[in-house]
Amino acid sequence: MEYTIAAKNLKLYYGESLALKGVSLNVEKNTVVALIGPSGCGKSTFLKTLNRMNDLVESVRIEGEVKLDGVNIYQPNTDVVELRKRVGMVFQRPNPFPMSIYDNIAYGPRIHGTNNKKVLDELVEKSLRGAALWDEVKDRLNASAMGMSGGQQQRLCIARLLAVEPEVLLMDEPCSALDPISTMKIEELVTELKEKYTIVMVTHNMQQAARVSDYTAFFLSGELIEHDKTDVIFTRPSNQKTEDYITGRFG
Ligand SMILES: Nc1ncnc2c1ncn2[C@@H]1O[C@H](COP(=O)(O)OP(=O)(O)OP(=O)(O)O)[C@@H](O)[C@H]1O
Repeated sequence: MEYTIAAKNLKLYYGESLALKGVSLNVEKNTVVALIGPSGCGKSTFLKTLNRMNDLVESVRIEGEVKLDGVNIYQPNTDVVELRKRVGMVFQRPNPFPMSIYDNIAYGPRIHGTNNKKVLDELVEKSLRGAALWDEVKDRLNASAMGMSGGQQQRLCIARLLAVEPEVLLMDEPCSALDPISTMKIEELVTELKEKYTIVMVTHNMQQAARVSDYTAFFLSGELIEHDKTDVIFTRPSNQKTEDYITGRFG
């Protein structure tokens, strides 16, 4: 089977410090994988290796490989802009651009060369529908995105990714700044989005991992300790460390 993402023996150094100690993880197409583990174990670092966001950090050195649809994204001729279009990312705090709702969504397509108004209008609607936001904002597309609620802003950030037609969505604790209702909406959205996209999500919330993910990967001190179907991880993990973590014995 060819996986959408296949990380193999991935090591990442921040200067002298080894933050990922040879992580191998395969992700199937149209699944949601949750990355769990205590603070500082390397979840965000690993997530960011999947679209080379760590390239932006000075002192980072990476060994091993990450294949996207069978092609190593760390090979020298990789077009990183194109990669980040295929593998989009949302962050803990929603970060809409200080412009209108419409322009937030149209921004990416415009950069990638789409300027036709009709095409953009369609893309904006499709992306907002895809992020379950259209009905809430369709009458105020020209209003500033900064006036939206936090939960709406996070869905706008997801819509912004969808507008450039990605394959993979990376989410770094996307609900950590949101109230329970907005969190539930994002969780429902994630479940809908996996029909079309492959999703890797960092979460500190184990109930959330259990609710939305198909697979769960447990990280500890830069190592991937265990990766399995989510119900297996939460009911009968094979590794004692996983069991200790999910039962709250540490972390
Ligand atoms: N830019 C950086 N420069 C140096 N060290 C870093 C940098 N970013 C992360 N680290 C270190 O790498 C290790 C892994 O951090 P990372 O943020 O990936 O963990 P995490 O599991 O996502 O944590 P959290 O759940 O708290 O977000 C930590 O020891 C952290 O201090």
